[in-house]
Amino acid sequence: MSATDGTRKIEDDVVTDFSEKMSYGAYLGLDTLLDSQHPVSEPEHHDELLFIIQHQTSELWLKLFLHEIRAARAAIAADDIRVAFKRIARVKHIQATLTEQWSVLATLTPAEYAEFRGVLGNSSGFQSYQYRAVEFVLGNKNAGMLKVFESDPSAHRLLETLLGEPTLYDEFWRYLYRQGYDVPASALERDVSAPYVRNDELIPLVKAIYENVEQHWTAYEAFEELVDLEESFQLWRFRHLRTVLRVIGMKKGTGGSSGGAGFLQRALELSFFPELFAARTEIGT
Ligand code: HEM
Ligand SMILES: N[C@@H](CC(=O)c1ccccc1NC=O)C(=O)O
Repeated sequence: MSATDGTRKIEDDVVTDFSEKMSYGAYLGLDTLLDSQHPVSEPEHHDELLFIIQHQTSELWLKLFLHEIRAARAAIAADDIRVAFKRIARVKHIQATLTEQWSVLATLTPAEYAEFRGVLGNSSGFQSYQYRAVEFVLGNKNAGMLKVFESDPSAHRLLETLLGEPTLYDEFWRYLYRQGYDVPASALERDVSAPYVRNDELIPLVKAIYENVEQHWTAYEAFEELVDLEESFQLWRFRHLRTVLRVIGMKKGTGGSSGGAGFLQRALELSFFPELFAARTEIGT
């Protein structure tokens, strides 16, 4: 009962026999999950476990990110904007977690990483299909990325499907159109499998909404949710770039790209929702 002996009493009702009942570990599949870390360095490098777990936890969060962002897109398509807002709220917290998580990996010194980097061969985060899937749903479509997944049919199928589907942003413009907004046909009829390019015809509409929020609270809120999403995504990209620079400097990536020297730097120039930012230049003018 008391904590004076340094223990907490295990109450009589606490269930302890799991021979016939579903336990914590069984429900969560911990036997598989915790048996999925296989360092390849020999002798095993102390820090390879960190490297593996950092990526595995990122992939788990990416799985939820994709689940939620696809659900948000479906909600917008069904005119359920409030449900979409709720889904996006969760996504933003996932993004914050993913971004903060870089601090753990940043404790890896350049020399430690160099000691086992060789065993990674040509594997690279560039080959993360879940990351690519999230990018596709958010609008950074790039058919060329599918080539990397030719030897992984289910990943390839998923990306092919997402490539051909409207993005979150495409669905958003369609929603605004259904709500009676004057959305130009060019935004409603674009080839959804093509990379998104800024459509200047949208800017007057975005500007009008931002300048008259009192009449357009829902549209305004949706814009701001998207701006938050993009900003959070850029923070993740930025911290990836900074971690890469900190750990491997300007070395070429194991995936074959120029790495932090150019390839990852250029990712920061990509925008999912360019008109939402471009309109800001025009506001008040
Ligand atoms: C020491 C740690 C890391 C280093 C040195 C590193 C380095 C790199 C490099 C150089 C690239 C460019 C592709 C290439 O040529 O390989 C890349 C891409 C990528 N990495 Fe990492 N990375 C690290 C950790 C991570 C982690 C923890 C994740 C989490 C999933 C991750 C996800 C990605 C993704 C998704 C890409 C593709 C980015 C894009 O297409 O814009 N990386 N990484
Ligand atoms: N591209 C990294 C290697 C790397 O980080 C990596 C290797 C295997 C699995 C995931 C990785 N993470 C991100 O790219 C490098 O060039 O060192």
